[in-house]
Amino acid sequence: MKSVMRTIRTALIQSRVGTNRTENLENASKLISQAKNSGAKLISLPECFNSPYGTKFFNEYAESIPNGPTSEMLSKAARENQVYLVGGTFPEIENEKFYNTCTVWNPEGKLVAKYRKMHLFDIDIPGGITFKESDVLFAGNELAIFDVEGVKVGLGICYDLRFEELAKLYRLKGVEILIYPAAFNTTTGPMHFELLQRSRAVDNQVFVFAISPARGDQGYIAWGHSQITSPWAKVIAQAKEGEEIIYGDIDLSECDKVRQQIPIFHQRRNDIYNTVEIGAFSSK
Ligand SMILES: NC(=O)CC(=O)C(=O)O
Repeated sequence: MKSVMRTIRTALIQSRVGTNRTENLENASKLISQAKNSGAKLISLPECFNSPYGTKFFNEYAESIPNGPTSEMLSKAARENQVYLVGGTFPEIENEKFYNTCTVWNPEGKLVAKYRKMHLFDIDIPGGITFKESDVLFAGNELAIFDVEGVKVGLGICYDLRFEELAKLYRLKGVEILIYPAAFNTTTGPMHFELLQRSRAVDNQVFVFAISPARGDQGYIAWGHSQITSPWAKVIAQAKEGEEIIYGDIDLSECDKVRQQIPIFHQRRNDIYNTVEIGAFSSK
């Protein structure tokens, strides 16, 4: 079968994040326009782009969705720039519970997907990093898929990148791009960030985008190194540590090619192992 070229210009915005929510939103809004002016149609922001990342901040910065300053900025920016906008993540409050949530907005400014971090970041590496999101946050239970001009895109957040079954579930639902807003840190980032993205890409024959905040110098230090990875597991673009926008002209026919040439999804032995049950699903 001949594959037809299907391209989308994408931008990953590795924005600087401070303690002032209004400044964070204004900065993100400016960078979204800049990405749009460089031709991007699908633009993504980082995890916790409107607040510092840390359990003590979730309560203070939490907003309801879609009625809050962050949702309003994202909706307006998507509409004014006529782009699909993956609004990184910000702390959400609903029924007195907090979530780490990603929202997606279409070129009309409409909310088309909402995803709550499913695997909470609870780790303890002595001499490295100890973090316990579950002290404050609740985990989401639903996948989220949205459509960009006929291409299915699935969402995860940061620690979710470590869970192959989640990525495989998306792949089995027809996803060709997986997007993870992801603030890795300076302990696990150098060991695992690139490796995990390339692993999810090659295992599932999908494009993988991961978007970090720029590296700060206080509190939780984000690793940076936002990255676009092809379904062949090639790194198409990678940021350094500071504020930066990286771009990729994504040719979706690469998914068709790798899936035809290395047909692992027809070769799986589900008579022997079946690690993924089709589970909860929501498009919004
Ligand atoms: N911050 C996260 O959710 C994940 C992370 O930093 C890691 O897995 O390491």
